[in-house]
Amino acid sequence: MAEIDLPLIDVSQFPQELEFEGAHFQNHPEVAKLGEACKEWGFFRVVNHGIEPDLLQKVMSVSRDLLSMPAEVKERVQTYNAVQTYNRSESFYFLDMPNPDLIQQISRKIWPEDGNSNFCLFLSDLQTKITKSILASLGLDPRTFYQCDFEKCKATLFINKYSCDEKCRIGDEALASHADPGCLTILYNDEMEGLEIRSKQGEWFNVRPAPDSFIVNLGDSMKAWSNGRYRSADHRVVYRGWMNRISLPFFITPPLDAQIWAPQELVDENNPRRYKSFMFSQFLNGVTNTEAINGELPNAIEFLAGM
Ligand SMILES: O=C(O)CCC(=O)C(=O)O
Ligand SMILES: [Fe+2]
Repeated sequence: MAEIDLPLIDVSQFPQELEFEGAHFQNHPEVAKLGEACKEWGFFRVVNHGIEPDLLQKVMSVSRDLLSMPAEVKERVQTYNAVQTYNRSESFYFLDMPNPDLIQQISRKIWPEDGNSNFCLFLSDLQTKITKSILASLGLDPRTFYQCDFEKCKATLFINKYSCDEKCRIGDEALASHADPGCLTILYNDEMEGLEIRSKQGEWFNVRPAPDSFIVNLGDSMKAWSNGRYRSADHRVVYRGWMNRISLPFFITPPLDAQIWAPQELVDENNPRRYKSFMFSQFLNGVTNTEAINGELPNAIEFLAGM
């Protein structure tokens, strides 16, 4: 299996004014690098993100604690009862995560002695920075377009645990190939290998783990919003000989009633409009109603465009 070091994006290099001023940052070296990564891979790794390694370790240990708690405690902290999709072993879902009251409420239920860690608030700020930089890389005014189409996005933190017993074989899929439906996913995981992503040419690459960094990938909504300029790459998790693997994706998704429609600025003679306008909930229904074919979910956006 070919290995890949994802393109590295140094968040501390993004121009600070980018968050506040108009659209003149497309040629800034780090912004341009980000645009290239979104176009080629739809995946990149962020470093110098400002979240302390100690906090990351704490979040990981707290997640392990949560996973080992009795079922009744787990039920109490669940904020959202999603259907178990794919074949991951166990997942927790915390919806509306940048909400400070909710963070406190959940953390008090699980760790009454030990305050909350602000992890989701940090992730939420990081998300804003990355999304605005993506908008800048498309040559758009980050402030205006963020306010218009991204500010109302929802965030959901998942805690995923993949387990493997003696029946597992190396190379088995622990999470089937899929593209994320939302805008952006910020993923933190332990150092177990297993995440694979599909290149433009259709070849699978094993993503080499790197401590203290986050993997970011664009979802189908961002692909559609960018009028197909940026990728939403298929990815999957395969067993690589571990007993357990823990990952924490922070999903940024449009509100269910959001209408996804690429801005006119991204449509021209060379880039004709590729997708019809659609409501995010309608798109999600398309995804969930779609039967897996040969163990793979069809690229949901292409499916929708054909409707
Ligand atoms: O566990 C991982 O590394 C990836 C998780 C993922 O792709 C997902 O939950 O959508
Ligand atoms: Fe995913």
